[in-house]
Amino acid sequence: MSAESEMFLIRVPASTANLGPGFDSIGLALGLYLEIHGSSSDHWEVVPLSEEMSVFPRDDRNYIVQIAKETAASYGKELSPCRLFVSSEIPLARGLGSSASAIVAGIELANIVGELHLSNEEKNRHASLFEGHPDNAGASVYGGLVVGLHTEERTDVVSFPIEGVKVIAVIPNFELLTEDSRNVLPNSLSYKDAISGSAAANVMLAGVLSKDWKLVGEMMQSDRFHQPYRAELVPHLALIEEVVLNEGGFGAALSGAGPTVLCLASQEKSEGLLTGLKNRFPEFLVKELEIDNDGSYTAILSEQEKKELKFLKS
Ligand SMILES: Nc1ncnc2c1ncn2[C@@H]1O[C@H](COP(=O)(O)OP(=O)(O)OP(=O)(O)O)[C@@H](O)[C@H]1O
Ligand SMILES: N[C@@H](CCO)C(=O)O
Repeated sequence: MSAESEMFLIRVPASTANLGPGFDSIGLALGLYLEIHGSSSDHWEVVPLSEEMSVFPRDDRNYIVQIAKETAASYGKELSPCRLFVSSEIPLARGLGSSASAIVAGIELANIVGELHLSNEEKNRHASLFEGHPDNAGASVYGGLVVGLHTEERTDVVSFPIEGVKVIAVIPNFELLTEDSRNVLPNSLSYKDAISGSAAANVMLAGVLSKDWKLVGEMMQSDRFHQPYRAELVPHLALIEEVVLNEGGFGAALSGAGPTVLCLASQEKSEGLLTGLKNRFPEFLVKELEIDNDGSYTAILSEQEKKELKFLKS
């Protein structure tokens, strides 16, 4: 990034991880966004533009800046300070990939300010190393549905655009930190459960590729890797599965580490399912979400686009 007065926009989608048996491997990007409007400054400053962002540090201790600095440093670069206006529609600690979106935003920040020219593969490798798994990170980078394997040595991800299915999220009014939700998982699994869970993930993916959403929904509810162990942390999951079944939806699964539950339905059944879930869980936020097939996005704004930014006028 060259000119002093230039302003850039970074936009990163939310994500839902696992879809049941795709634990730590499958993710889907969703139409809720973390946005950063940034420009050069004489010091690091993070200006929250949304309530959720006001809880985080407003200087270079902010996680996004930390990720950016660490990413740039891995290429031997030091980033010039920026003023960052940050807004996010992604609820925190709800299993919709808020931390992954912050990580990907930090990598995009390093990329544009440090002029790193990173490929999506390189962005996803860094993001997966920070996250520890490629599901949320890969979905936020690539968009669509991603299937990945992340090890110390390499990160492999394949992404597919997804059309023709409706997504409804049931977002509880309480937080569940990924760390707490991972702490209840077993250190090992029986051979039988591992084979069954792996096969369920394979059939689910085959269902996605053949657009057999009824099969996808059935496999979403055939997880062996994490949902059985997390059940007591998210007692609403079994109840939501019942409503989905009764309303003719395809299926439901814990969104990432929870507590959000992700439901899939056809166009025809989505309205009825939305109403049924809202009536059954009046204390939760129940909303239809778009699927994001584009992934993270960075652009330099034109002077006209800058002029239209209301927060710069206030
Ligand atoms: N938009 C953000 N800006 C700055 N830091 C963030 C942001 N989102 C997440 N973080 C950092 O990541 C940490 C974990 O994020 P969060 O509270 O969302 O929990 P989580 O378990 O990762 O939730 P999720 O299921 O949404 O990933 C936060 O404590 C904060 O340090
Ligand atoms: N696959 C991770 C996703 C965390 O967002 C988990 O379920 O813990």
